[in-house]
Amino acid sequence: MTETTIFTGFDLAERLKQNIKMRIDALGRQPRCNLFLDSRNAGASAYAQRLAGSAASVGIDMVMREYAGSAGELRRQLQEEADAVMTLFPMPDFIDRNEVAALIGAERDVDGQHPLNAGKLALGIVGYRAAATARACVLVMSEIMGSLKGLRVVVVGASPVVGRPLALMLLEKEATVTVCHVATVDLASHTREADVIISATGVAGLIRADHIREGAVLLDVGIVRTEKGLVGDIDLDSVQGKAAVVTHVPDGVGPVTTACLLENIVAAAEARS
Ligand SMILES: Nc1nc(=O)c2c([nH]1)NC[C@@H]1CN(c3ccc(C(=O)N[C@@H](CCC(=O)O)C(=O)O)cc3)C=[N+]21
Repeated sequence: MTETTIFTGFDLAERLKQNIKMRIDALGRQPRCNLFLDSRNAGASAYAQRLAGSAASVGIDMVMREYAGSAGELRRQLQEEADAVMTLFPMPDFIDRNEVAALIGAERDVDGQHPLNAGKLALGIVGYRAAATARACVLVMSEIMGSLKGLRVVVVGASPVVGRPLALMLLEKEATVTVCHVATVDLASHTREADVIISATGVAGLIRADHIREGAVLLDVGIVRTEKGLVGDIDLDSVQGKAAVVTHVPDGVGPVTTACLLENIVAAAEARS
């Protein structure tokens, strides 16, 4: 039996926000980010609400917009003046996400979705703008465990905003990384070997006690809206007493993700002034 610590991210997020405020003071003007979303999606609207609130608290002008209904109109929206442009998944299917990234440009990209930023991350070249959610996972892991060197980490999910960039960032930290995804055969045989499991699939309760080894650290980056409210990928009740640490949904990695995105917005504004 292991005593399980439930991790919440407010302290870490608050420290990041203090630093963001100082950088905005030094910048001497209000950074602006245009945020586009499909508010019918639960994950996207939860994130956008949090982003709007925390942006206001540090002095970032966050302009929230629904995606336009046609490609022509969306192209025009994406080119409106701003330091940063954030386009939340899911995106409308009438436009290609590579075209969206190209219209935004690497300098205004704050979620690591431009091929130049993604490519620099893949090659280990410094100075890239990386996906906020993936960055938040690395910060939370470092906060909990210190060095990640040599740790066996299993990432569940291979999305462009979490799984893929995260796997590359963990390699940079010298972890041994396994990426599992929808076609993985016998998920538990992989996750049971892990010191750390990060799950980002959006399948509620996917990870249970029989998926983990005693004393594992679990990061939950899933967001599912159920009749009981927002829940994550990890079945908290099941892993209690076996995991060493598990992040809570909501209020675990989420607040840190928001702070990381604000940090990326400030970096985009700094690079421009
Ligand atoms: N380009 C892009 N990048 C993303 O990173 C991205 C995306 N598209 N599309 C949507 C998903 C979803 N996502 C969330 C991030 C934080 C919270 C978050 O902060 N949640 C709060 C709870 C919010 C609430 O209670 O309403 C928490 O966990 O504490 C939620 C969802 C990022 N996504």
